Amino acid sequence: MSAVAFAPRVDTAPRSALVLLGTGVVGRALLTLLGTPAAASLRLVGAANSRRQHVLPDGALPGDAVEHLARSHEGRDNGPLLAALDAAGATHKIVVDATACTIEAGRHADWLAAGYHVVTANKALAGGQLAGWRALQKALAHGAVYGDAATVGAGLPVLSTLRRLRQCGDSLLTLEGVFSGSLSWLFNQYDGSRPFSALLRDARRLGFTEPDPRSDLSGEDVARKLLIIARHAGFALGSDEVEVESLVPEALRGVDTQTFLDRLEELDEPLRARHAQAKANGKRLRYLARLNQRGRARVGLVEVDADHPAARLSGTDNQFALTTTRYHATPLVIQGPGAGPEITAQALLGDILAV
Ligand SMILES: NC(=O)C1=CN([C@@H]2O[C@H](COP(=O)(O)OP(=O)(O)OC[C@H]3O[C@@H](n4cnc5c(N)ncnc54)[C@H](OP(=O)(O)O)[C@@H]3O)[C@@H](O)[C@H]2O)C=CC1
Ligand SMILES: N[C@@H](CC=O)C(=O)O
Repeated sequence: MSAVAFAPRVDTAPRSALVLLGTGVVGRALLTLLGTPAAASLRLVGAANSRRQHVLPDGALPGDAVEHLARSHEGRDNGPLLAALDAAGATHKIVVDATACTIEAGRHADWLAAGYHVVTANKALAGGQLAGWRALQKALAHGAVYGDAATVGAGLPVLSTLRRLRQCGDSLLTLEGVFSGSLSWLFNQYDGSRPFSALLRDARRLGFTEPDPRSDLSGEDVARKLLIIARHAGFALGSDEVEVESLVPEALRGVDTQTFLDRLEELDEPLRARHAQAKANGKRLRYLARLNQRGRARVGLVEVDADHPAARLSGTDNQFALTTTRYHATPLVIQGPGAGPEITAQALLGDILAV
């Protein structure tokens, strides 16, 4: 692993002050990037996980935040973190959400309305209930910035491209592709030789899955990304308007996360059978998302031909094929790695610096 160059300490008022919610795989990767020269204009003033938080002393290094947090006795309350942002004297105050928590996502609109910028990897607001999306749009009228690049394609330039096309008067007609890094990785690898559950354990260890991998396997995470893109494109789709195929067996849907992880082998037989059927048909399995021109949305497992664009992906590749009024003969395709702590953290850092 290469050495990380730490940014020089900044003793004057920083251009941007940040608090970080979530110190899991993405949050920790961001803390590493905050210690590099690219982040020299930023000051981290506080950090939190689900159980505790800590307002960092002046001059604390981002890389030490997890240790400060581990020693902290402060329970969770966003008040002191926001107060630390106010006290930093920075030009910009930024809340970074690297959790998957629906409750924190539900606060984004209030923070924006109060003048805090929000940079998020958490998709639960923009990709959740339509009312939440509408509250977000209303809050954005106050002028604060919502950095959302990490919510789709782990930072691939999907939302920025869509905004640019719309600014030019172009409109999205249809959307199709592979929107999950973990499901892409799983089905790119799965050939029946290793149990699906073993591959899933690897995907989790590599930081590709959601905190509860059922969010990926149920299609919920893919549906959220589809909703985020569709809503950016002007389709006012409710979360109940996406047809979702879940790969989680009925018996594993209601159990707690640890029980699910203990019983992963129950995924193996149904997926082995689906794979064998696809193979007998000369096809490959891919988990696809589709939105048609009438706004009909579906995410699910599809048998595709070997020459289908999704059959030629590798690793955690995502693929977004956008057909628009001006890209209509062939779609505009955005493709590349779509999960992983480092690229997701970089998407967050890019949005922070863009503020
Ligand atoms: N992994 C990836 O490749 C990508 C992830 N994302 C998104 O990034 C987010 C984080 O994912 P990831 O890092 O993998 O998940 P992890 O499970 O590794 O980390 C989640 C972190 O959030 C913390 N947390 C949960 N609730 C709260 C809360 N209310 N306040 C403060 N912290 C809280 C957890 O605390 P504790 O440690 O106490 O459990 C944990 O530190 C998710 O929304 C995910 O969808 C987006 C793109 C790609
Ligand atoms: N769990 C997600 C991570 C990125 O959003 C995925 O697999 O795509």
